[in-house]
Amino acid sequence: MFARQVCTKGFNAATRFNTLRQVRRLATVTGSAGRQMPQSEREKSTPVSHDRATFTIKNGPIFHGKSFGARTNISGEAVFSTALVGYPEALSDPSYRGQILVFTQPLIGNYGVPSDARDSDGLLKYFESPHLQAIGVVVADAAERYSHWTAVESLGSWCAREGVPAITGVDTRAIVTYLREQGSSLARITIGEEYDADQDEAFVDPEQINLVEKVSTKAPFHVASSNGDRHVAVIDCGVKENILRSLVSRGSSVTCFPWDYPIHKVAHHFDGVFISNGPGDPTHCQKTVYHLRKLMESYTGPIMGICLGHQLLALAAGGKTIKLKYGNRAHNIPALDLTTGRCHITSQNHGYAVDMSTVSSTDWKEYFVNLNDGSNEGMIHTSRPIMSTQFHPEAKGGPLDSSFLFDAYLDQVAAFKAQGTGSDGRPSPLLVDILSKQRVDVAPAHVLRETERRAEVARLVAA
Ligand SMILES: NC(=O)CC[C@H](N)C(=O)O
Repeated sequence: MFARQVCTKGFNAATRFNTLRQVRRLATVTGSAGRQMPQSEREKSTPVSHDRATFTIKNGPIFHGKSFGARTNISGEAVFSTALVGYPEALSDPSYRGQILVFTQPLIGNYGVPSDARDSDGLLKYFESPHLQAIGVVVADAAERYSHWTAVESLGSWCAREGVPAITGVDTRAIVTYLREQGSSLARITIGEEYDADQDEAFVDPEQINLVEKVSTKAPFHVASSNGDRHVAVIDCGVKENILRSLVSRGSSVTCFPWDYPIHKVAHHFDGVFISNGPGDPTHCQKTVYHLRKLMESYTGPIMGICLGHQLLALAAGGKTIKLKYGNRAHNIPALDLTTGRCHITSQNHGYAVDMSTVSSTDWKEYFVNLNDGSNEGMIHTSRPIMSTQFHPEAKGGPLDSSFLFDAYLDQVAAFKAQGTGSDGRPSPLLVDILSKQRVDVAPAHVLRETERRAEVARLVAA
């Protein structure tokens, strides 16, 4: 069970850090559709391109290097990760949709890319989703040769197969210095001919797009647990396989619902509700926020959220989110547990954060706080089994310091079920049989871009 009182004696970290160092501005959504991808861009699987390549930051510096992925031009938000390991997991994490990922670790690709093997529960063993989700990859020194017992191909061949451009031979220290000083920026990767500065208008801004609806399952799917009889409903905003694995391996079957499913209408069939991670600005998910508000009014079972799930719970609780200057993407970020005074090293990938001062302090307490920049890392309800974290307890590759949160959540799920208030046993065999076992109709990023491009061409032709 979670401690109900926040113990502040001995640490006043929250007050010490009450001015968030990274904060740039309140997250707002202006406009709706965002800019269309320019038609000149080619979005499809290609052979690995070794052409010259250019990485251009909007209103910023231009970096010349060499392509090692798809022969495709893209644009999006450039963000950086300081993680040393886990590039297959990071690049397949749906939360990176719309983003160009710059690695500060200079040598990337040296252990290749693993297969899409699934474990005994049907979950991907080595990836966070079936496809490469980041829209572009930037590294200092891409390893052409790789070696690992799980590897089946090189990073370059995976990128090319998935239609994702990748650039190597650029000074990632200079890029990251720029992004830290200016904040996450729009950027583009151009393969082949020199980037045309006149196209300055042609930067896609993922902040303007509801990316969650692109990565969320289109119909419910079910993953059965072989070692337990609990049953949790997951709101899939782009759920990572390791979140599902963390629930299923601890004895809870999961039924995942689309992001906009009215979860409050079905929650009484479940022993708990879980809200997943996901890409983009949380304020695009007003439907989820509305359903969560209704859920918290009517459902007394345990609720847990991670990352985007945390932000959506905070919005449903009446709070606000802010955009951080450059976000937190790493596997070694210290988060202080305000209930115990213990510091946990956590894995993170987010550009937005909850402004805890906007969340009702009678109902909610700050649970964790970031010891680097003072940003909020979680919240816990003062009287009900509801809690959420900004960091990722399911982290892969590591660290697993905070995996105890899944144990705590599933203890609450078991307690709720034992009271007879949760579901009445294992999911019905009929349900298990008729539902898909994997996410439904979630197209890879490059296929969606191609579909959108064709629709735009058709629209222009018809006009
Ligand atoms: N990993 C996530 O769920 C990210 C949440 C949100 N898209 C953010 O960037 O803050």
